[in-house]
Amino acid sequence: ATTAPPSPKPPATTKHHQVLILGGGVTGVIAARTLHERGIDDFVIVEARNELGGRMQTATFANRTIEQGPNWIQGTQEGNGPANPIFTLAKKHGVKTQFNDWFGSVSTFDATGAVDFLDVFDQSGDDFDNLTVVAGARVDQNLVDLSARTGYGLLKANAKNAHASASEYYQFDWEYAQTPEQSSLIASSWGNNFTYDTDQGGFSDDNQMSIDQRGFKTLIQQEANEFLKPQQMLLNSTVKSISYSKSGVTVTLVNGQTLTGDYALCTFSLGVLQHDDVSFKPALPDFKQEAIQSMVMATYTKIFLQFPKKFWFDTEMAIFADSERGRYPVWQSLDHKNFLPGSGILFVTVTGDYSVRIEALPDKQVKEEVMGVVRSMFPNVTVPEPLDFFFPRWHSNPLFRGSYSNWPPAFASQHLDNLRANVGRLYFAGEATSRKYFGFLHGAYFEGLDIATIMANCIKEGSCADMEHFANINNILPFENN
Ligand SMILES: Cc1cc2nc3c(=O)[nH]c(=O)nc-3n(C[C@H](O)[C@H](O)[C@H](O)COP(=O)(O)OP(=O)(O)OC[C@H]3O[C@@H](n4cnc5c(N)ncnc54)[C@H](O)[C@@H]3O)c2cc1C
Repeated sequence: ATTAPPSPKPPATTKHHQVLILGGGVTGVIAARTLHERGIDDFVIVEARNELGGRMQTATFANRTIEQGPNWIQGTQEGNGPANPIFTLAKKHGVKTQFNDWFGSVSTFDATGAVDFLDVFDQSGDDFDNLTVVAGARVDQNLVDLSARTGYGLLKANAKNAHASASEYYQFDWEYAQTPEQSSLIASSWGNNFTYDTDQGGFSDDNQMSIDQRGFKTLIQQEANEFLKPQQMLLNSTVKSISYSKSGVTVTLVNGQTLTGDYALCTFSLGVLQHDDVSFKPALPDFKQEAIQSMVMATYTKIFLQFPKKFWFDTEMAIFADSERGRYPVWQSLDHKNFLPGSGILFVTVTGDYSVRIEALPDKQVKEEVMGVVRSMFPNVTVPEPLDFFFPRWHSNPLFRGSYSNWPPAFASQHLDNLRANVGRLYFAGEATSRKYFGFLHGAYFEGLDIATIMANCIKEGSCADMEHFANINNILPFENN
């Protein structure tokens, strides 16, 4: 018998850098800029896709550029108050945005067609505000977190019919991409206030929608163009494994190439970390794994329809109240004088478990369901078949595994510290590690800035203490231990 000679391994090329930045979304780009500003230029951004921007992704639909991912600058700036840094970047790079009147330009529908329940909708806005007050009082009194549903219950504000449920959904799930049952009362309220409430350090209560036909991503790609050199960027490069220690980090790509770094910053989404799409050697410590598996990667899905011409509502937004909560509830007209007039584009958003449900269905079935809803919203219109139909599948995408993080009731403050903490020379940052702004673009921005600053202080000044973490998180017990 003959034995085949050992097959020659592909030539292993190893490149060394001071810092490896893993992922080229907002976090990675802002981290790179921060290092550059501190005089550290021996870094490389390793990114699986063929462009920077991460979740800031466009598609061409109905001959227009539409946003598959983030679309809004949430909270802008009031007077000389603090500015959302995404707003600042949008202005700097001339990204075209438009105020989107989420609460003042809304039509309401149910299965019988157009029905005015704006009074119920307004009440749901007051209920949400009251929820944040209840949450703030709990913080002041050092009381445990609860679910947002419990908060609504304590306020006697639980929705009692389809109109109220759809209105509550619009106030809550449409933002957090999960239900009040699944969400922390305190973190949801804080998340809202730190962004939107100027009394709490927030930016403003405005939402500016990008309608720039170069794409919303232009703001981060142009920013990168200002300082990033071609050799500092490795696109089309998917990371397979990360080995880390107290002396350095080695990264192996799926093509077999290895990269070494004195330090590395992992900015992959929480979903990617949860899903073991990338392996860590040694396995991440228990405190880190518990934190990763305890925060939630939620999903938010925009479903786009193109029609020959507009036949729908003249407001910017519409709510559809189905008997099933969360079934095709939030509608937006892009064929509107403020957005993309003449485009024939209407889109509907679903979130959370409903997003996961439709991702598992063929497009055709989802389209039929959505068209059933459109026809029930407009019983007196002969609704034509859409010319085109599209929705992205964020939950199944191995580079994201969802849309953005949401803070569940069982996630403690120390879990956030643990999610954020370094392990040896490997650091972590992303929207999910932001205590104040998780889920948002500006959360990604601030984390890129803050963690890269910690790394730069370590590299430049030798101040390299481990970030705070908790080996065990105790005393949030359902049972007394006696
Ligand atoms: C549908 C949707 C709607 C949203 N709406 C808004 C909004 O309106 N306003 C708002 O402020 N925020 C919104 N967000 C959230 C916002 O997009 C995120 O907070 C932000 O983009 C996260 O940036 P990041 O750099 O932390 O992560 P990412 O953008 O996920 O960057 C991580 C990068 O790592 C890469 N990567 C992953 N795995 C690997 C691998 N194995 N090897 C190499 N590279 C890898 C990815 O390709 C990605 O480029 C939305 C997100 C989605 C998906």
